Order: sequence, then C-alpha cells, then structure tokens
Amino acid sequence: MEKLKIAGGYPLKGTVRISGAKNSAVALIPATILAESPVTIEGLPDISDVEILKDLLEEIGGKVQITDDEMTVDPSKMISMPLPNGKVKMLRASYYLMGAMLGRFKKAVIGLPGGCHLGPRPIDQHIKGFEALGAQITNEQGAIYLRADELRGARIYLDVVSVGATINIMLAAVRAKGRTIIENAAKEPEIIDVATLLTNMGAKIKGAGTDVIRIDGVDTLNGCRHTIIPDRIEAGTYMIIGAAVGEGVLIDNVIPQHLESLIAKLREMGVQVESGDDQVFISGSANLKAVDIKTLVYPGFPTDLQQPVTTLLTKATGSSVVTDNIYSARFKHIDELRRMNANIKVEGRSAIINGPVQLQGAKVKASDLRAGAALVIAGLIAEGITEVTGLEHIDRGYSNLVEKLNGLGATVWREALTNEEVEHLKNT
Ligand SMILES: CC(=O)N[C@H]1[C@@H](OP(=O)(O)OP(=O)(O)OC[C@H]2O[C@@H](n3ccc(=O)[nH]c3=O)[C@H](O)[C@@H]2O)O[C@H](CO)[C@@H](O)[C@@H]1O
Ligand SMILES: C=C(OP(=O)(O)O)C(=O)O
Repeated sequence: MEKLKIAGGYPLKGTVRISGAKNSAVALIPATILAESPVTIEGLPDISDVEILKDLLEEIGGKVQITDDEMTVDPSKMISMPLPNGKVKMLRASYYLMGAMLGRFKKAVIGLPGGCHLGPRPIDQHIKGFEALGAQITNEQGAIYLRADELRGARIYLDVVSVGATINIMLAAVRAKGRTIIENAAKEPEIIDVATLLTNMGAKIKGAGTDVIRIDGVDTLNGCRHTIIPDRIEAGTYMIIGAAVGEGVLIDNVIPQHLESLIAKLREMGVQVESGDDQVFISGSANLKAVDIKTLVYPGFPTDLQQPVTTLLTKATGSSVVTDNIYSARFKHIDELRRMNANIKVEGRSAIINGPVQLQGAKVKASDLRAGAALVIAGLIAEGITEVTGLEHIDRGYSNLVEKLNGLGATVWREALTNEEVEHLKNT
C-alpha cells in the first residue's frame, strides 16, 4: 500500500494531456460482450477500473489484449458465467455486465456492484427497464439473477434521470426484438459514446444525447474499432488545478463543450479561461470570488466535479454554497479539508465554504475517487507537505496522476506505507 506525498505551494504551468473517459470506458468494455467478433477500443485510460473489467471479461471467456492505450476484446467464446462475487464488487460499473450479458445470452448473474460510497446508489430504474424488456429478475444473497426467454422492445419512462440506467437498458435493448423507446433518458456525453460504439457494431440507435432514445433491436452485432471520448471529469480536475495554483495550464485533448458548466463557473470566480477546438487554457487568478454551485444532470454542473471545486472555493473571497442534487451525501472530503484548515460546514445536501483561507499540509485520507482529487488539489495549494492515503480510490479514475502533475512542475511522489500506517488505516 502506498500514500501520495505532495509538497504544496508551487505554481504549475505547461501542458497536460487528458486520457480517455473513465465513465465511458467502464460501459464500453462491457458493451464488447454484445459483439460476435473482435472489438478494439482506442484511447483507454490507465486506471484500475479498466484492469478489473478486463479481468471480468476474461473470467467469462473473452480474449483480451492490451497494447498501450488500446484494448482488443474477442468476445466470440464468451459464456454467460455467473459472477455473483469477487471482482464485480470492486466497481459500480460492473452493473453494465447485466445489460450486456442479458442482451447477448438472455441471462446473467451479477453481484450487486461496489464503487464509491456516495450514499445510496439504487438500481431500481435499471431493473424496471430490464423487466419491461421481458426479463425476470430476482435478488438472491446479494446477487441479481436476470433471465429472459426473449427480449422484446418496450417503451420505458425513467422515473429519475440516470446515466447508469439509460446505458444499461440500451445495452440490453440493442438485441431485443422490435423497438425500445427510453423516455426521460440521461444526456451525458458518455451515453453518446456508448451509442456510437454500439452503432459501429451494427446497432440501430437514434436520439442518444437527447432525452428520448429509440432503439430498433438487431439479431447480431459485429466487431469494430472505436476511439473513446476524452475524460471531461479528469479535464475538469486539471482545469480546477490550473485555477488554484496555475500560472498558465493548457489542457489538451478535451471537448470544451462537455465542460461548459465548469467553464462558466470558473469565469464567474474570476478565472481566465480560453477554449479552442480540443484545448482549454487556464491562466489562473490571484483573486477568486465566491460562487454558488448546484450539481445537476448534464449539461448541468457534474456531481463528479463537486468535490474538486469545493477545494478551489477555499481560496475564494466570501461565502460559497455548493449543493449536490445528485448524491446528497457526497461530502466525505469535507472533514479532511477541515484538517487542512478549511472553513466549511455541511448543511443537508450543501457545503458552505468561507474563504479565503490558506490551507496547511496534513495527513488525510481519500474516502472515494473525487474526494481523493479534492485532497490532491488541497495538497497542491497547501503550505508544507500533505500525505494522502486511500490511493486505491484515486487509482480507479486518474491515469498517471503523479506523472501528469509533475509534468506541470508539481512535486508529488508515491511512498510505501509503513507497517504502523497500514495498521492505523485498518483501524480507521
Ligand atoms: C446524472 C448524473 O449526474 N450521473 C452521474 C452519476 O452516474 P451514476 O450512473 O452513478 O448515477 P445515475 O446517473 O445512474 O444516477 C443519478 C441519480 O439517480 C438515482 N438513481 C439511479 C439509478 C436508479 O436505478 N435509481 C436511482 O434512484 C441515483 O441515486 C442518483 O441520485 O455518477 C457518475 C459517477 O459519479 C457520474 O459520472 C454521472 O454523471
Ligand atoms: C463516483 C465515481 O465513480 P463510480 O460511479 O464508478 O464509483 C466517479 O467517477 O466520480
């Protein structure tokens, strides 16, 4: 086990290249199950969620090759192996195996997913969608059993706008007989990315990226080559870093339109942001202004950037209110930021941040992925050394973090935990 050490207070500048999107990758990889010949996905991020999904595809008989950032999956010999326990529990997105295996094999057994603990993460809308397509579903000892004699297209209205449910239903519906219509669908760019892969495989999907998606089921899907979209959350994290400690940071390989809500908020804070075709330049600002932020479904402000932006707001003058409307309990980073001298209180689903304060280096623990990002940003801002543990969360979603930060001039390194520190972590 390792910890991340950050020597704070240094200005960063230069160029950082963004990797492929984690939240696309975790759906694109299960989607390969639906094909009958090899699928290649280019531009995958080097993160543990991708590694785990590779292992899961191999468990069910897939042949997977990874070269640099490219993964080729030969799904031809896959079988509907039950996966009630083990690695499925290590990530939230293992739930996409349900839709993909149901689509291809008409049956699946998948352990209830893990992932970041952000409060309750129900999957009732996924289940409602699968049932509408004709599947029988039971929950036995923490695993979901799905079975259908035949999948039939249906009209499905999502009661909550859910990225996970939209993608999962799409995965099953591409192999259903007839037309499926998903109403009140989520519109996130990752949904369009998955629909693009499926379309390249031969699926018939219209309307991905709007709130009504129409899918006409097909009998077979074939292999293809697909390039993943850039990770808007990783890009947003580096934009926030640029605003916090940058003296000119160029974010390369980004789709600026995916980050309009963040760009608008950074400008409101007084940060200079220039966007080009696939790059964003952040000049930084000495005098940040407090702003209020509410997370919403896309194109609103993403919940995944709520924690990183909270750290930035500790530098802003005045009182900011950050409200998470997607995950009301996504505030585990706040206690850790307080250890670093932040003046923040949580009321219901809002964090109230009073600034500016000078953060101080401390020993802190990442409780989840974006809490980890928030603490790394805090470490870069802080005076002195910050030590961040819980790196297994950060490694789920940030490709080559140390290399990318040091490439911008930061002083960040990983160090093995002492036995004493391992014991201490087990007891906290
Ligand atoms: C809309 C939104 O911002 N989605 C984010 C959410 O996706 P994720 O896929 O985790 O969440 P969903 O988009 O599926 O869920 C959005 C909301 O709907 C609720 N819900 C979801 C499914 C369901 O069956 N029943 C139900 O009630 C969730 O509890 C949540 O409050 O977290 C991901 C990881 O942090 C982000 O990348 C997504 O952008
Ligand atoms: C919480 C996240 O991931 P997951 O849903 O995979 O746990 C995230 O990407 O911020």
